[in-house]
Amino acid sequence: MKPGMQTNLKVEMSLLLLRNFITSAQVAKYPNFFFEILRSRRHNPPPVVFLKTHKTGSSTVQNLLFRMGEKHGATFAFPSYSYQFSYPDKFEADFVDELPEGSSQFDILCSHMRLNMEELKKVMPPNTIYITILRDPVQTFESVFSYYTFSIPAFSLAKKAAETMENRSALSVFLGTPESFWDPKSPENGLGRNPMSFDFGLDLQHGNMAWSANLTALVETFHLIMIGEHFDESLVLLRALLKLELEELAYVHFNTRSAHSITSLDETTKARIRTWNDLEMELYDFSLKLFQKKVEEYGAERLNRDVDLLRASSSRIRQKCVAGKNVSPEELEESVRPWQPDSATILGYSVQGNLTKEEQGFCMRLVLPELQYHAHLYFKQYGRAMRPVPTE
Ligand SMILES: Nc1ncnc2c1ncn2[C@@H]1O[C@H](COP(=O)(O)OS(=O)(=O)O)[C@@H](OP(=O)(O)O)[C@H]1O
Repeated sequence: MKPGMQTNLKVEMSLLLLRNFITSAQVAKYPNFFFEILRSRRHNPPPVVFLKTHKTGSSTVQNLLFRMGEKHGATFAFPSYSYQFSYPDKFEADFVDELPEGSSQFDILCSHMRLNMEELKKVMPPNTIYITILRDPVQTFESVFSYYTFSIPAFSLAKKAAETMENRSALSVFLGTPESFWDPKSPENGLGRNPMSFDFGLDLQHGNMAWSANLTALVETFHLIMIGEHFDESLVLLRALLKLELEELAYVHFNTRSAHSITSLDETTKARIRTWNDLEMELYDFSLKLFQKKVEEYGAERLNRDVDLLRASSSRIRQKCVAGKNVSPEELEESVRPWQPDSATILGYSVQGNLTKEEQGFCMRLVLPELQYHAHLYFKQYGRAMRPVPTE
């Protein structure tokens, strides 16, 4: 689990904050050449909330928003403590750090939270654009299980049980009898079932008759729900919404796992994941239909053309910036090494060596993992390091 989610990670968190403070100084020494050019050409995008759902490709979108915000001198609504808004508690306006001196409003909020739309609206201006991303629930759940095996109690129990059995993965043991590992009252189990719906703040009680109505109303309050399986198409729609330049959509895939951390899924396992995450299927299917409607409105042919342009531009920028493919953490400097859970290996990127200092500023930000970039922007905005979650 990422730091900040659980109190027993607080010591680790303090060390990490210290390290990221150093990272921040490293990043700050590179001027942001491309950003300066673009800044002079462009008007500011509207305020944005990005509901950062877990294991959906959300860090890739967040990195893009971080770069966009930094370029435009946006004011970020950051959590008062750590990288997340008191997750897994439902979002409250009080979780947001103070408005920095000289700012009249918050422009971007994109740190992990459990959604509470009413409270969010207290923090953000009325013309805010609300976006999020969803991914196929089967792939999402497999990724959540792998990343959070040791921090979601229901998954850890299944892992322990699997150690006593031959040739059984923890995932298959869990899915065999999920209810036997599952305590619905434990908030730490929140992401262990219907994780995207949990992030949406939906009431996950089965038999809750208001589920569909709540879901429909909530989904329709978003200006765009991106779809992981149509990532580039989603970015084109995002570009139209936020009036972004093509170059601003360049990205690398964040938080990809090494091959040995991925469990391949047979049809029985996929069916079991769908059954366990049944509410999630409804959320995804409904959102996918809305997405397809937006594609039609945009024009399918026009979208395909723009996706081609985006891919060409993104690939050109990646070639310029990134040294080869994504690699395992031991090959990376600390400043660009992603957070590693105990249960999976998360890959990352190094920046090319033959760049000018200005280009390095741009390229470094393109590959900067969530925790490092979050700490850097926080430091830039407040002139102090991020605070760890207080101990009771
Ligand atoms: N552009 C793009 N398109 C499709 N998929 C992508 C993309 N970027 C990241 N990913 C995959 O998303 C998974 C990581 O999701 P998150 O960044 O949301 O994780 S986290 O909750 O912030 O830890 C992780 O999936 P898994 O490898 O299955 O775990 C990434 O590989």
